Amino acid sequence: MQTQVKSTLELVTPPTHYGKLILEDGTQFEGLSFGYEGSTSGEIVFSTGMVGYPESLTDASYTGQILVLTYPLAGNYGVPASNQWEAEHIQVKGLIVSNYIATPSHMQSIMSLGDWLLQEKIPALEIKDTRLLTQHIRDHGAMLGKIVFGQDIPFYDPNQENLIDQVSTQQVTTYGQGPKTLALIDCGAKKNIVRCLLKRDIEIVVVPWDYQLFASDTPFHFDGILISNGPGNPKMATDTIQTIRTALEHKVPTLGICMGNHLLTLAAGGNTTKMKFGHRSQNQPCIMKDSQRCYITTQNHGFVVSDIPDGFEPWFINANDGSNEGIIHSSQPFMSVQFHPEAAPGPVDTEWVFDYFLEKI
Ligand SMILES: NC(=O)CC[C@H](N)C(=O)O
Repeated sequence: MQTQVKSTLELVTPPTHYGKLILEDGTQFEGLSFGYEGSTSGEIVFSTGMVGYPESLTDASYTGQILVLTYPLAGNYGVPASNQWEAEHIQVKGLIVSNYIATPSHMQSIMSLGDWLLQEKIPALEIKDTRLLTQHIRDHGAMLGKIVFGQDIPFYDPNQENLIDQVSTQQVTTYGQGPKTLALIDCGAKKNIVRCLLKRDIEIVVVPWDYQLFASDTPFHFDGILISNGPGNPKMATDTIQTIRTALEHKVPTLGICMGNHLLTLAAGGNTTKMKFGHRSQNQPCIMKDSQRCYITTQNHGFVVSDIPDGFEPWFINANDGSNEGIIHSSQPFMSVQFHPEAAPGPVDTEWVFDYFLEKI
């Protein structure tokens, strides 16, 4: 245990509060709390990214999940102001790290990671052996987990619920201006999607996941559709799938990002399945079809396209495991990517996907 030296040279031992991380298969880890001391449960997932905990914690695609960071230091650069977050609040249900750094140093930091977690009532444990935990999830596959302080609580499986309905906006909001209008279906959209679009001379109308874009009284015209990222099982978003089906019939240019990749696939007659343990990091290599180009991408997904719909072909393939990383129609302007062209966190190498799509509108 660390001790702090007061100016009087009196040695003070900080208070210690331990919690337990308990996995569905009975595996347990004990850890020192550095967030809110309340029990929580969800699906346990790991990210091998080296940076970007403020962006990841506020990514709505993590809704219902307890996030394990494999990079061994967390908290050392603090927390920036909310205009750099991907949602208004932390979205993960809990956080597990190896070493929590309570003394942040960064010019943009406004508070420590621990204070932020406390403020937002998110439990967090420092378990030290995140390597063993991650190897366990990789070997045994995705599983449920819970962080417990004192009294035990039941496991909770977020993939049985329509999480998109919980995180999508409830209203229609317009951003930016330009000669064309893009309807952005918000399934839990990271804020950096709108920030990227605002740089590109286009009007953006953000709508809820179940908005009837093709109703006879839709009060605005749109030239293209972007389907955002989002949490949980894509098959729960039946209303969005129906809207995309209509968009394809009307030949409206459509781009999907992550969850949007799954929903475009399902709307077009393909299929998605759950991966053994998903891709979450900022260094996933994706090879573009008909090229030797390999892009280093940001990812956060547990489901994957397992059947490419008719008329589409694979656009990108993951160079690590050969899984699909996007689809593109062979003659129509319909396309989607499994990775995040908006990055946040991570490399901006694939931001060109927005330009490529907007040229088709
Ligand atoms: N980032 C996302 O859009 C994630 C999509 C989906 N919830 C998955 O885990 O695969």
